[in-house]
Amino acid sequence: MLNRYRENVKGYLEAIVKPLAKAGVTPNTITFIGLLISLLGAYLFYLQRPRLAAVILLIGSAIDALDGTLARMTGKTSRFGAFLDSTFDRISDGAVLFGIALGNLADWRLTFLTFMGAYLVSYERCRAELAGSGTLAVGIAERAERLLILMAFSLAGAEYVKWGVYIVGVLAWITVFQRMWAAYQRLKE
Ligand SMILES: CC(C)CCC[C@@H](C)CCC[C@@H](C)CCC[C@@H](C)CCOC[C@@H](COP(=O)(O)OP(=O)(O)OC[C@H]1O[C@@H](n2ccc(N)nc2=O)[C@H](O)[C@@H]1O)OCC[C@H](C)CCC[C@H](C)CCC[C@H](C)CCCC(C)C
Ligand SMILES: O=P([O-])([O-])O[C@@H]1[C@@H](O)[C@H](O)[C@@H](O)[C@H](O)[C@@H]1O
Ligand SMILES: [Mg+2]
Ligand SMILES: [Mg+2]
Repeated sequence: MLNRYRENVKGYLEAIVKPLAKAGVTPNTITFIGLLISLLGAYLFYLQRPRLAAVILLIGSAIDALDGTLARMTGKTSRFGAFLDSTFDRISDGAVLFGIALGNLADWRLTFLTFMGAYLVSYERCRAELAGSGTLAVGIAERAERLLILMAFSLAGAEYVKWGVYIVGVLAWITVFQRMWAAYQRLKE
């Protein structure tokens, strides 16, 4: 859903990446830096610092928007870069939930179910697109929505993080079935 606002932030993102492009920074370098920052956010959840974690995670997520912007602006988009971007998103998503569980900010069993739902949403899109569905960026809890909900509840304080995890879990599983239906509609023989 939020991806429809991509155009609205494009100008801001391009203004940020312009000096990076001039400095010759590569998109993959930005992708790697974004992952490192997101992993720092995950570690801050483990340390039970959810407010700081949310801010760091927002910066890491914003940087996830910068790598593709830089790639497109400089004509340096690549198949491996696309692979790296998506793969690092999974590592970041898993690390954040792992940090939350290890930091006892939410029940680890319910956090695992949220983890499963989030990964399934992304896997379904990848597998359906491989099968020829066309872009399957559908559902109420794509990655941007999941991250923003988690950040919002984390900013509210440690005792609210679990509600963010559980709400993201429910919405992610709804998205799992939305994407399953969309894939069926598009792929049925
Ligand atoms: C350094 C920072 C401090 C700069 C800050 C800038 C911000 C102020 C600007 C706005 C922030 C916003 C964009 C980030 C928030 C969104 C985030 C929570 C959700 C994650 O969004 C992901 C992001 C990028 O998605 P992708 O990685 O899939 O897309 P791209 O990277 O663009 O393209 C991939 C594509 O590129 C090629 N490629 C990539 C890498 C590489 N190495 N090589 C390559 O070739 C290849 O082709 C790949 O396939 O999505 C961005 C759009 C987003 C969905 C828009 C959301 C708008 C939202 C309403 C903004 C609200 C944010 C607000 C500040 C929230 C505050 C409150 C909160 C804390 C509760
Ligand atoms: O929204 P979602 O499908 O859960 O997750 C998305 C992946 O499916 C996609 O491969 C990737 O490029 C996006 O950055 C995002 O990670
Ligand atoms: Mg990106
Ligand atoms: Mg990404």
